[in-house]
Amino acid sequence: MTEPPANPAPKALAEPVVRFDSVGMRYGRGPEILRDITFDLPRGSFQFLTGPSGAGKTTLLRLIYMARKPSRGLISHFGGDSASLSRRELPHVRRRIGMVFQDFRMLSHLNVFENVALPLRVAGRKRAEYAEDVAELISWVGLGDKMDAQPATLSGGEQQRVAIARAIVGQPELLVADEPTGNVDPAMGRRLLRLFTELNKLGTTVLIATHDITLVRALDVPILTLADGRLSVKGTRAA
Ligand SMILES: Nc1ncnc2c1ncn2[C@@H]1O[C@H](COP(=O)(O)OP(=O)(O)OP(=O)(O)O)[C@@H](O)[C@H]1O
Repeated sequence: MTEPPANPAPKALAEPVVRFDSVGMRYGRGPEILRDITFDLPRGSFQFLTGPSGAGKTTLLRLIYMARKPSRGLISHFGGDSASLSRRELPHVRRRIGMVFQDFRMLSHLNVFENVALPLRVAGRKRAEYAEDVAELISWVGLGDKMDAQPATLSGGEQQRVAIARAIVGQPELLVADEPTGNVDPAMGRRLLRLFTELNKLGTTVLIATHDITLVRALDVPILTLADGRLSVKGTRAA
């Protein structure tokens, strides 16, 4: 009889955070945007997603965030088949994912502090517990003097940083970001990348869709590339 491994990996740690199995996606009766996409996001990994404009990067991220359902194939999140999630279960699974949308999705009636703190409030945390950490994070992304500002008064780059802070404030298991440095200057881009790598060191799995080649070259991590509806993986920037 074969001996079991001395330290078997707990199932929850061994299974990928997200798994795509032969996934296809089309909008309505339109052409298939994604074709036979099969890949894993291993727990704790950091990967970039690149590809020409219109290749389907945002579509892929929407599927990961469960904002859309695939036209075919299977997607699992945290080891469970996503198609079988009930309407009640879906928000619970989504709360484990921090999402930075390309269009930011600020809540216009809340100020910067309240937008960033929202995931913690929704999770039932008390303001007194998180106020200091939230303020520190907002300062870290360079918006210390805008805590009370309404989203409509912010520039695109400032809104983007609020969206990033909101996505990471609860240390999600998975961070998915769509062009997170698209509206900021190079120095702020590097600062945000540091934020993502620090979060990754704390255990968050990170996937960043970007056109920013400087960003991609800054780290030696796998690069997923979408083209003609198909996904390919390059080992690292050196590959
Ligand atoms: N809601 C929608 N309904 C119909 N077609 C859509 C919808 N959203 C995206 N598409 C189409 O799907 C294709 C892929 O779009 P997607 O936004 O995923 O690409 P992308 O790689 O993120 O592009 P970009 O780099 O320009 O942001 C495009 O041809 C787009 O027109």
